[in-house]
Amino acid sequence: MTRINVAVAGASGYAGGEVLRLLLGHPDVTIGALTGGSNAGENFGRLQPHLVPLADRTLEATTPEVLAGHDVVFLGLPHGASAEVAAALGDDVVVIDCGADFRLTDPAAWERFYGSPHAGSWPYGMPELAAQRGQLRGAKRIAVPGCYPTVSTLTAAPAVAAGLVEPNLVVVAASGTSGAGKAAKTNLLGSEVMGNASAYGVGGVHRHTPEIIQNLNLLTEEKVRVSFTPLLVPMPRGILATVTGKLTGPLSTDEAYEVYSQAYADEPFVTVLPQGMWPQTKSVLGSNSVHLQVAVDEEAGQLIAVGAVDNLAKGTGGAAVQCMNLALGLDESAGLTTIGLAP
Ligand SMILES: NC(=O)C1=CN([C@@H]2O[C@H](COP(=O)(O)OP(=O)(O)OC[C@H]3O[C@@H](n4cnc5c(N)ncnc54)[C@H](OP(=O)(O)O)[C@@H]3O)[C@@H](O)[C@H]2O)C=CC1
Ligand SMILES: CC(=O)N[C@@H](CCC(=O)OP(=O)(O)O)C(=O)O
Repeated sequence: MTRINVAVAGASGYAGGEVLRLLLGHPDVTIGALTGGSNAGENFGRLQPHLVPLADRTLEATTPEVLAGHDVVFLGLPHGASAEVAAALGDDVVVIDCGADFRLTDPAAWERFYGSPHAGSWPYGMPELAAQRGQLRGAKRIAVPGCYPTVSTLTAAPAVAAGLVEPNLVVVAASGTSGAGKAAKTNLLGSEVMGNASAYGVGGVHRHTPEIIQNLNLLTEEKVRVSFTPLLVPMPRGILATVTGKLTGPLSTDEAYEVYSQAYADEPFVTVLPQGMWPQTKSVLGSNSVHLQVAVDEEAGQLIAVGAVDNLAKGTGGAAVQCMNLALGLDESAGLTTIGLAP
């Protein structure tokens, strides 16, 4: 088969680096241009030392000319930068955006949470959600989900779709620091993060809230409400999310478990763990998997589901590669693993 020539914009960042780590193990891909912003002109090996086969490359500027001539272009750029770059790429090129620019379908929700004009929406890169897989096959433009929306949506989806809970959910999710990107920020200094856990974006203001709601609204006729609270915890990668919802009727843990197991029985990257085992981030690090478990708290009348994901893998780079595979008609799992890195 002809090899697929791929460029990565934002190659010096965390998302771009993870896309490249996975593409280096992909059987059908040749890696073309690597572009960035402030580090353009730097030796790539110094920017991403773990990507040894690319050590002799140079990071180039992100321009239409440099990105031209590739079959697939991944964008790992800050919010707001993708639209302009994508507009300069031909309709025949597959563009896979790891940023948020094209995720939301509602312009009002975009403007409220991102404070800029809405660029539009593209097919949403979560094959496991509703009819998304069909829309991703052959797609030329794909918006990869955010990391919190990935784990929150997949953790909540079976309960919402089956009407096990009222459509009024509480999501609390703890993320590692790579979720915030590689650019220097004071609150991400080692001395601020080590030995510390903190909440941020509390009170319905985090920009992933409308994305989670948009996803879950695909699964029920009722209007979904989500109260989302993110936490920053001292680990480089991973998110652990808990989703809590009020039961709509009598339900046992066994019955809830059966609903979750059935919902994901055919999904290669979603594992409902054996009953009694609870997700932990270290089991999914480096893998494209989401691990899930569910329980019913009968006294409190609540269903609690817990999910773990690697924010850089299934939460971004892995999902992006999975989407590329679908768009190009390749094996959906090519270049991806379900085996985590532990301890
Ligand atoms: N980190 C994560 O867990 C996740 C990230 N994402 C999304 O992926 C995207 C990238 O995030 P992340 O990798 O974490 O961020 P980083 O800060 O780690 O990387 C940003 C990248 O974009 C480049 N860049 C910055 N500004 C410009 C510009 N004006 N023009 C061209 N290139 C530019 C940087 O280049 P240089 O080094 O040269 O400055 C760098 O390569 C974001 O949209 C983010 O929301 C999505 C899900 C999860
Ligand atoms: C820990 C941390 O700061 N996380 C980021 C989420 C990053 C991400 O996945 O989402 P986007 O692709 O939408 O940027 C945050 O809370 O903004």
